Amino acid sequence: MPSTIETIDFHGQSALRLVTAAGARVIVSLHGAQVLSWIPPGGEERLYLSPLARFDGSAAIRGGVPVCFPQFAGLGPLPHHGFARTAAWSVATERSGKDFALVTLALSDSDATRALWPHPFRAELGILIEDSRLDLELEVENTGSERFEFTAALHTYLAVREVEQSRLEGLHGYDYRDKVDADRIRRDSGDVLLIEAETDRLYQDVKRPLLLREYDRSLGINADGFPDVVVWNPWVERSVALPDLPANGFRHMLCVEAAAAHRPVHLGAGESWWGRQTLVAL
Ligand SMILES: O=P(O)(O)OC[C@H]1O[C@@H](O)[C@H](O)[C@@H](O)[C@@H]1O
Repeated sequence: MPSTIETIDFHGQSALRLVTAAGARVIVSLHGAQVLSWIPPGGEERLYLSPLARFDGSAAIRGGVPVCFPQFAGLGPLPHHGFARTAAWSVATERSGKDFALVTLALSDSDATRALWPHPFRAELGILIEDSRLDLELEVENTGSERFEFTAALHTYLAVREVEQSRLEGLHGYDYRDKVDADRIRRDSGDVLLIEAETDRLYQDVKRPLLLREYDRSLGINADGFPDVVVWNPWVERSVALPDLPANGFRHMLCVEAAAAHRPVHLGAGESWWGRQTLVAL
């Protein structure tokens, strides 16, 4: 059976479903260019999508891989995490072969984006599945005549069986800004990161691939172009403040985000930048 790409309705949103001959699957919504499901061959969902996520277009969808652009979190005057995650993207390319399926979604400036951020741009998100691997590549081009700067992230919600039993390896020795401790800069000194309380950290200039281990499965996480890693889990109290996350939702998710946030990316007229996050199911 060949790999396929088809348009589907997903909770009322127009989406694409990619399926490879080996049985890997992805669903990506055109609202926000948001990957909402990734199932590698073997049949286990690896992304967390909140059962209370809102799909009416009024807000970002809680889960999957929101695209944060042109602002990460509250690092500027724009809406939290920018406007890309709530914008309508369009399909730029679709390609599939025996072993892979690839789509590219695109977003350009419009009256609505220029009202918030007065810069001409074109952003593309490439989504590629091949074997047990998912590659997400964000490219941003400055199509105007003046320099601009931005911050960005692929805000990946990983599905975990029990977050307390998960171990994230690879961050040892890196500095991070700790949002749950008044933005203090700390150095990670443990061999593994265990999630045992609210966690909201921006690790800077991470050079190593990461490994998320659970009892019976692991996930390799790599980034190119994105220098930073954000690790976020809202834990018990913060979850209550999020109407689109169930009370026990925090237990089944861990955000490990590829980010360019510590230092903004600067783009001159005609220049472009790209960053990629790769997940490998092990
Ligand atoms: O609720 P939002 O806007 O999707 O943001 C979720 C979280 O996103 C993370 O990336 C931030 O580090 C957190 O501070 C934030 O709470």
